[in-house]
Amino acid sequence: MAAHPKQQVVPSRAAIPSEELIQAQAEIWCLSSAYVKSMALRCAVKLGIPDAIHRSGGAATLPGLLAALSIPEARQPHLSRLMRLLATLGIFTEAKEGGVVCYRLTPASLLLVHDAGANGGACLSEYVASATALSDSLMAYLRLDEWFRSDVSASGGGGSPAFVMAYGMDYWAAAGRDAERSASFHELMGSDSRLVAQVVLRECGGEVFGGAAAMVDVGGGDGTMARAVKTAFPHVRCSVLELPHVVEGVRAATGGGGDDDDGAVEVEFVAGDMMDHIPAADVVLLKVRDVVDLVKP
Ligand SMILES: C[S@@+](CC[C@H](N)C(=O)[O-])C[C@H]1O[C@@H](n2cnc3c(N)ncnc32)[C@H](O)[C@@H]1O
Repeated sequence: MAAHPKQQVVPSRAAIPSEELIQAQAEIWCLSSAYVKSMALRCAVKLGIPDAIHRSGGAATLPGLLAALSIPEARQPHLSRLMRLLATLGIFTEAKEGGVVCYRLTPASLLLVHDAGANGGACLSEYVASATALSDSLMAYLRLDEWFRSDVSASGGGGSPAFVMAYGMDYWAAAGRDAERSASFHELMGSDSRLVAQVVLRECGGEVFGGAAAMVDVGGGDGTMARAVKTAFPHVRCSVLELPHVVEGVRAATGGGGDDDDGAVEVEFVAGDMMDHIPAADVVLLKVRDVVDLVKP
């Protein structure tokens, strides 16, 4: 005989202590307004706050920031609110030093500084400030519920599901039809790759690449990772497997075979689909955000 499911007790608000109810209300407000955090970060980048703090030696007071950013008087009282929010998010630190509030960079905001000497060229500001990346995500995620209600096969196959729902094609197909979108995406990913390359080479460079003769970066974008590996380990033959439109874009930008424009760092570009073929190599690198999305059902 089938067991009866346990009788469910429907939770009632009346049974929840007032303190918990108010806490729950705050959590809902925080979650539904969470975009304020990313907009505040974007605003700080667009105002140039990380660069301004960096230029003033890694620490700045509020009057110092107001002067450096040329904020009009009418808006000045609001900057401290923005800075306080970002300090609570760990983007800056806020502390009284010698009786005045002082803001300092954290490891997170150091990655938003444009000075290559400060962060080895791994500046993520363009990604944070990119209107295209923002509107692509917004357009897609605003309709996530619709995607759940829809038949995925009817809405276009692989790729980020929410993007497919909004645009009727996956991101890579959209990028293939729009050279500007594709170039801007790869520029943004390139800055991210500069950071990841530093960490990968520092943490496991010799162990992985020291004894390797060939490496292929699968879905390797504009070749930033491959070039970093080649620079650190010149004996490794480095290639990048990418979709044909990406390889075409790189070739057009470099005016040739896709190798570095000064010819010093030679990286071979192979046009193809990773689902069909991956060139043989001792090391296969896969730095993609959404491996699951890449794999077609
Ligand atoms: C998130 S991006 C990462 C790019 C690069 N690895 C980086 O981190 O800067 C994913 C890359 O995979 C490529 N890609 C997507 N589907 C692919 C496929 N089927 N075959 C080869 N490359 C693909 C895209 O063109 C894109 O450049």
